[in-house]
This record gives sequence, C-alpha cells and structure tokens, in this order.
Amino acid sequence: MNIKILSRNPNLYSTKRLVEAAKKRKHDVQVIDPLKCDLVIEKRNPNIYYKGEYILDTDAIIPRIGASVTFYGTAVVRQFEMMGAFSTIDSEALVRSRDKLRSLQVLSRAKIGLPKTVFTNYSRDVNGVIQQVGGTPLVIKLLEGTQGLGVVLAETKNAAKSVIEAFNGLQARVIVQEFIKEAKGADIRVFVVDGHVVGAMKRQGKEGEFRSNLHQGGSAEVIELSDEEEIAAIKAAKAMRLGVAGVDLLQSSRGPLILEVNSSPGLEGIEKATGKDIARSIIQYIEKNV
Ligand SMILES: Nc1ncnc2c1ncn2[C@@H]1O[C@H](COP(=O)(O)OP(=O)(O)OP(=O)(O)O)[C@@H](O)[C@H]1O
Ligand SMILES: [Mg+2]
Ligand SMILES: [Mg+2]
Repeated sequence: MNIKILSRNPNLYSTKRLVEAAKKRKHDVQVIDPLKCDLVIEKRNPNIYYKGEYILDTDAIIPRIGASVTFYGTAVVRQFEMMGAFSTIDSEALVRSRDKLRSLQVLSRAKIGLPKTVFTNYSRDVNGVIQQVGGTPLVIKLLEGTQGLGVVLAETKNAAKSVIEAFNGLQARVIVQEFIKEAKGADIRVFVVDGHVVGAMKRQGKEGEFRSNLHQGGSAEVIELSDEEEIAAIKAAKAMRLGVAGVDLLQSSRGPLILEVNSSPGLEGIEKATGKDIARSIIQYIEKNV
C-alpha cells in the first residue's frame, strides 16, 4: 500500500514511529510536509503538487496536523480525500476537534460525562457565570489553547472575575468550567484506534500544579481502565467521529468526565508509558479500511 504521513517534521518521535511501523508491514511510506503542498482544483481532477511533481496513487494518509496549521493542514487532508485516499482522521472531524466549545457541545449531545461548562458572550455578569459552575475554585480556558497553556485555576471569586475580565478585554474567547478537585492534578489519556482502546496512561501534574500535561512537567504511568472509563473514551471518540483519538478524562466522584478529544495525539508519551506498539495499531487500522 502507498501511505503518506502528513507531518512538518520527519524527525519527530510520532512521525518516525509511524514510518517504521509502515515499513515493517511492507508498505511504501513517505513523509509529506502539508504546508509545501499546492492544491490543484479543477473539474473532476483534484490534485496535489509537491516539490515539483504531482502526487499520485495514494491509498491512505495519516495526518499529523499541529494546532497552529489547522486551516491549511485540513485543506490538504480534504484534497487527499477528494483524490480517493483513506484518511485516519476525517477532515471534518479534524476541524471539529480543534474547537473546544464545539467539541463539548457534540460530546454533551452524545450523553457523555463532562465537567459543567459555561460559554458566555455577556461578560458583565461574571457572578452569574461563576454561580452556574458551582462557585470557586473554577477553571478558565482559552478556546484555542493547547499543551495546558491558557488553562487557569481561579481559587476565589475575585481571581475568577479578574481573569475573565482580562481575557475579555483582550477579545479572547474563554469557557468557564467546574473544577474537579477529586482528580488531584491527574488526568487519564486514553488512546483509541478504530473504536478500541490501544493504550491508557495516567498523567500526574508536578507538585502544586493542577494541570497534568506532560508539557507542563507532568509524569506518566500505565493504568488499567475501569469498564466505565473505557466505555466513556470509546463513546467520545465515536461521537467526534475520530478513527484515531487521544481522549483526556478526569476521574471524579460521579464517574469519568471527558475533558477533550485530541485528533493528532502524540505517540511518545503513550508508547513509553505502556510499552505498546501504537504506531502498528494505526497502520493496521489503515489496512482494514483501504
Ligand atoms: N475542569 C477541570 N478540573 C480539574 N482539572 C482540570 C480541569 N480542566 C483541565 N484540568 C487539568 O488541566 C489540564 C489541561 O487542560 P486541557 O486538557 O483542557 O487543556 P489543553 O491545553 O487543551 O491540553 P492538551 O495539550 O491536552 O490539548 C488537564 O489535563 C487537567 O489535568
Ligand atoms: Mg487540547
Ligand atoms: Mg488536554
């Protein structure tokens, strides 16, 4: 099979592992920088021009699209889809997953446990918003944040007010969320491929940090999921229509609560924590679908 990995950097752990797994299973594999693709659009003949040549005969693509290049990256994924290639991430699901608010709306309709969240345009009634999520402490998140940046814990009403007002003053859109204290600075990353859990790890924030992101100094260890957690993660990936998904959830006193569903989840943390060959699972998912 001819597989293309859409990635800006062939030296990243995830990209290297996917190349390795594809080769091991005897596929032709090539890393393509999505930002260097020209999309050629005309009647009935969608094409991609890359480094002086047209890209031909692609059976499948694995998009690894960073948050900063969502618009262009998605256009490239869509063009491959128009050319008949199978994508491990559907272009529409990719766009949907990049918007925290839209994702929460979709998950909520699918009856999935979530921290109670409020999005408001009426910024003067900060008190009302604080009340809606059960008072302080509460969490304030920038809609387009990633790697834990733009996620703030406000311990008091006054702190919450000033942070919300500061973000509003900068015209930045935020959601206000109930703080799940039982999670104790930890979350669970569940890697779902093709409707199955292929690995799960618990990430613990460093001392005094409520954010468990590895980019913020958190550490990871393998974890055995409860049935309820496994079902919630699979349901979340399905609701977001993602064939490959990194589902983040919090353990709360009312069961698992989904925080977000990532569409280009990294392989390094999860493969190292679990010792599993997750890159191979992704290649097998392609083999099943092409
Ligand atoms: N409502 C909450 N209650 C308790 N802890 C939370 C809450 N929301 C977020 N956290 C903690 O903060 C971390 C970062 O939050 P979140 O995953 O929403 O942000 P992100 O910037 O999108 O991160 P990512 O890089 O995973 O995309 C979570 O992994 C979790 O540990
Ligand atoms: Mg995120
Ligand atoms: Mg997260």
